Amino acid sequence: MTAPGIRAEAPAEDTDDLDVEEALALVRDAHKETRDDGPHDGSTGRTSDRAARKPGERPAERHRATPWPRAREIAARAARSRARRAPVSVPLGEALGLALAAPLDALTDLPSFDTSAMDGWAVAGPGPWQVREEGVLAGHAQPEPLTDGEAVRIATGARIPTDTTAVLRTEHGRIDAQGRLHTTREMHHGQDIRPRGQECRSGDQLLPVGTLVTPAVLGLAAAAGYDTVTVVPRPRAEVLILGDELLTEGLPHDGLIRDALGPMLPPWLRALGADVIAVHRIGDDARALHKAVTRSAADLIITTGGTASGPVDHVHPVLDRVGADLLVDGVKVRPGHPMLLARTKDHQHLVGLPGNPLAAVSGLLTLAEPLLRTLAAHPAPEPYTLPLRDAAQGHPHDTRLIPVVLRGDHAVPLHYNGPAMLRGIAAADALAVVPPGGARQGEETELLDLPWATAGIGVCFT
Ligand SMILES: Nc1nc2c(c(=O)[nH]1)N[C@H]1C(S)=C(S)[C@@H](COP(=O)(O)OP(=O)(O)OC[C@H]3O[C@@H](n4cnc5c(N)ncnc54)[C@H](O)[C@@H]3O)O[C@H]1N2
Ligand code: MOO
Repeated sequence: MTAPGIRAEAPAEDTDDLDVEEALALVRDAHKETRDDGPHDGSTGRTSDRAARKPGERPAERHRATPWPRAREIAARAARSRARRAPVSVPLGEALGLALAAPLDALTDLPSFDTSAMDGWAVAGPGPWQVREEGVLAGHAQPEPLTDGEAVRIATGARIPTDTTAVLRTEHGRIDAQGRLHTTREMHHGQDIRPRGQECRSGDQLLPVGTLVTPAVLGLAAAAGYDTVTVVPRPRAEVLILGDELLTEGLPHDGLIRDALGPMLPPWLRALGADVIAVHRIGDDARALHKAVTRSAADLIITTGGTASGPVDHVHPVLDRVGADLLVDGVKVRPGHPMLLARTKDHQHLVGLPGNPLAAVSGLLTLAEPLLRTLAAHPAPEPYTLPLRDAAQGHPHDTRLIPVVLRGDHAVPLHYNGPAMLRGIAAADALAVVPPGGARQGEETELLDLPWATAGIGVCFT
């Protein structure tokens, strides 16, 4: 089963080993297209053009940048197959938000015995009935069989005595002066009896592989006899915060600023399905960054800052040094165009988020979200559009992501959407995907929902 509004994607058992290679092929194809089609199409600065450069030299931005939709595809595909961890069996209490890696087959009939659907009397044959002294409650042993003309008080969920023909609801029965039970309504055979196996028989498939474990799935699994379920484990993410200028408390002073990404990224990554195993502050120290990257056991390393071409932008040189494959090196999106995606090891990827905070959000949703979604075997959200209430200025060649609030059936673009600003996104419900050239007032525009707008704050961030 797939929740409404989402599209089923790669099932958890998908072990097609070609997927990562496919991603690399895509990148190579994109590179070819760039040469053929001029500067506005996708490409990355992978080893082939790395060889043609002098050490430390970087290819021109326009030639490297991947179009935004393609960058998301590459990120989603890069995480398939070999990058995904083996399924694990976890207690029900730890399974919320994970994808089933094995089908949920009923371990029992449901209901597991014939049961009363109402409080009232179990009756046998036509009335009036003699009522037995002792009633039947839920959880009790099998009651004595009834004989024709006999009734017994019964509670909802209690076992039905053998030879019961119907259950008469309390509000539809009347006891006469002689203590006999009469019905005040017409009755039919089998009414208000839930027969054993009405919902499922033992062995029936209740939910397929890939189903997201929701609170309702936990309830069903428990009802069907499960103590543990087999799931795709949460991908492990490690966050490396770069920058000597960052303070972790107090007011900005003397050119130092507060680190906005340290508090923002871990809960956001959790909302995207990751287990955040560590947050390290690296400063602007290339050696420390190299050490942190080579030592990391995470499935996904997220770095912040240091992606551009400043004197202390160490991400590219460190990736070069560890022999990483750059799958995406710059994206044609504003803000956030210096974002990157690399495969650092067979089972490990690195997403380099630009340091400007809204640019980092853009990188998170463009590269980290599809990657984590695929690692966790979660379905892709169904794309949807709404008309924009106001025109949105676009970039001449790149996609723009603009914070919006959803009002009625319109998306309203917010101000304070500059790359270094969080004031817009902090008030937003979604990001509007504004195509190159901009969007007119009333134009249907793709939206990316923000996790707090769709799932509620308590559910998804902890
Ligand atoms: N010559 C060029 N310069 C820049 C380019 C470019 O293409 N050529 N791109 C600009 C864009 S766009 C962005 S975005 C940034 C990306 O820069 P980096 O990823 O190298 O990030 P930093 O230089 O380290 O920081 C940029 C900016 O963000 C602030 N910052 C960094 N980390 C945090 C944090 N954790 N919390 C709050 N603010 C943070 C940092 O102080 C800088 O102000 O490069 C442009 N330059
Ligand atoms: O693209 Mo930068 O990402 O404008 O801040």
